[in-house]
Amino acid sequence: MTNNPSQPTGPRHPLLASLPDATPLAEMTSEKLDKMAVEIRDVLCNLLATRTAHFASNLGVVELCLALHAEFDFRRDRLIWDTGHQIYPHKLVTGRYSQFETIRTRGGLMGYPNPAESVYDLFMTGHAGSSVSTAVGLRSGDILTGQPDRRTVAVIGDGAFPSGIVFEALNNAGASKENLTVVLNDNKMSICHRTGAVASYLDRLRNNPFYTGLKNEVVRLLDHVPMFGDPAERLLAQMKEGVKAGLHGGMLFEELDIRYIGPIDGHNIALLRKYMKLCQEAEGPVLLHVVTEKGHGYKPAAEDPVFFHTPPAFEDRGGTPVTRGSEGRPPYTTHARDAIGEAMKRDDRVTVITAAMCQGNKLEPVREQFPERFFDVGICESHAVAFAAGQCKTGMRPIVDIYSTFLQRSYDQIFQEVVLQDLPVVFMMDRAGLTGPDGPTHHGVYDIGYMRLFPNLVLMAPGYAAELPMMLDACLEHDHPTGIRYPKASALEFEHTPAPIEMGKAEWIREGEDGTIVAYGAMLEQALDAAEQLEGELSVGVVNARFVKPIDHEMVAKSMADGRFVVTLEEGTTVGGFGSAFLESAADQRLDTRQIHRLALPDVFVEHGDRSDLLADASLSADGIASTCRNAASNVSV
Ligand SMILES: Cc1ncc(C[n+]2csc(CCOP(=O)(O)OP(=O)(O)O)c2C)c(N)n1
Ligand SMILES: CC(=O)[C@@H](O)[C@H](O)COP(=O)(O)O
Ligand SMILES: [Mg+2]
Repeated sequence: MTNNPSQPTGPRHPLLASLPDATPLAEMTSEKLDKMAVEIRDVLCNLLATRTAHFASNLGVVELCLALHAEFDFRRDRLIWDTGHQIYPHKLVTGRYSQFETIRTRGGLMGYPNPAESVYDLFMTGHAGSSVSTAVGLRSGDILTGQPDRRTVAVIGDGAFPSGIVFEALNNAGASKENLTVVLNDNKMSICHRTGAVASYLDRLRNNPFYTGLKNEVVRLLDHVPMFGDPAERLLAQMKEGVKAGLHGGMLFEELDIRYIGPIDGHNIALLRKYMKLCQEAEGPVLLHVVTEKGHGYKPAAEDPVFFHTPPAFEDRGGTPVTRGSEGRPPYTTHARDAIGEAMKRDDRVTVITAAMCQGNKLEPVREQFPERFFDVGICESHAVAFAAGQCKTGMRPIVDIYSTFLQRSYDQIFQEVVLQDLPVVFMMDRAGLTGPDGPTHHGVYDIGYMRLFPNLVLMAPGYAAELPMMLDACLEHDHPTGIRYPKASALEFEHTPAPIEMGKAEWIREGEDGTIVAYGAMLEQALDAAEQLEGELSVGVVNARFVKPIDHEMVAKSMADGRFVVTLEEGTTVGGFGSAFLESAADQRLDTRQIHRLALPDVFVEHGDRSDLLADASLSADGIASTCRNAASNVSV
């Protein structure tokens, strides 16, 4: 299989092209579905020649997806793909083949399930772990509304499976005794290698004789062990029951009244179909353990599923993937990672905690260098934060390195375990801003609002690369909770001597007579460009706000002095964000808030697309800022 974007996709995929939706799959033989699997993988490889997208996870679920759609009718039955990053084969067989080349581009298909696209997609998701809960809820609702014939399936990966919410859902499902199929897609991988005790448990299940084919042999041997007799025989009998239960595997689930089936080969469509039927016949909740290979069908991806989770666009040259070199300034993530590494080198109280995002946060070198102070707790953000609080209480200085959008999962732990205790946990909020093609599930645009509510917490954002390590050092010296936000973007590097970080103090970059642009975080780059663009027309100052909590009240007053207009900038929602904090400060100081113009993301869910296009839509480009300044200047002078 190669990926050559110049070839038209249509004629190459006759089976996919002929599908109006998934209904014809029910009538197809497993051999025909095997042929469709080849087409699907070809489409996936073609896509990756053009853009970054989720790849290895999708390659791994092709057969599972086809078997599910062949045995269920998900126009009525309910299907939830946990997280949703492995939704591509599902999109291809549910009437979206002809639009597929638009995926993850502006106005095109989303890279995640989207109910606006298809009746086959029930929830717009992108965060891991909720599928079993929503499935239990769907089942309950279908019964309450008199539709018990609608069957419900949740497909969840082994990476997402250890999330606390999954066990909350299983707790509920086992007690409810309602019919439900949970397919555990076990490919031994999260984005990185999976971690934790559940991972080890799944490893043991894979070694189960049922899967290795030895089961019948062992059961036959056990049947020759006597059940009754003297105490020694009784002990033996107890062991026999234990061993037999172990043979079935899945005792963890069986004890919760959830029938465990598997593990079975997740790349064998005929076998999968057989087990899907079995699940449909079962009474009560069933967990079907399916073993797949992440990256299946494209050797380089199967060999390196971490890189191929979301690889950059690549061209396949005779089985060798060749990516285009990405040159340019390093992203904030790299600076953050380096700063974390330096801090850990200097101070052995410093630890770093990730909730399964080691690769995204580029933490691999830190993991190698400080294995005993690096903690990947799995996709368990609320645990990550409470765990950090616990470490902190002992005198350690944990850094929670986390995507802004995923931090939302731990809101109550931020409140109760960290800020209420006034513990000096450092939150490094990566992807704080627009995440581009991932879209609304992943844009980290709420953290300013949801974090600045809390007392004790100091919140900051670097405007340029050199500032990030300075900020981290300041956080680690501060004996209270702190947070630093930065976007998925290359960090500004410019000729400038940074002012020392002083808690709650902004940095003035340039003075201006007519107005002031006050940028919170990475928007400083656009602010400087806009001010330069306006030179000769308007004299505009630029402030690097640095802090939203506490906001620099003196800076607020100074930026508005003598009737200057102010334009505030932030890569976050307009509701409750930096501009709001600025307005509050100005109002509290009885300043004329009519001078203030806020540029922020609108109060809608921003779609997926290129970050710079999406920013421009909100006037958060140099052009947009400059024209806002012109309008502001004309208002001020009226
Ligand atoms: C709450 C949350 N945290 C982190 C992520 C980032 N993330 C996306 S996919 C993934 C790995 C999921 O592993 P698994 O469920 O096994 O699926 P696989 O990629 O192996 O198919 C992670 C950590 C997320 N989407 N949601
Ligand atoms: C599905 C998911 O949540 C991740 O795979 C995410 O898309 C990664 O985002 P980055 O590519 O920004 O690391
Ligand atoms: Mg997995």
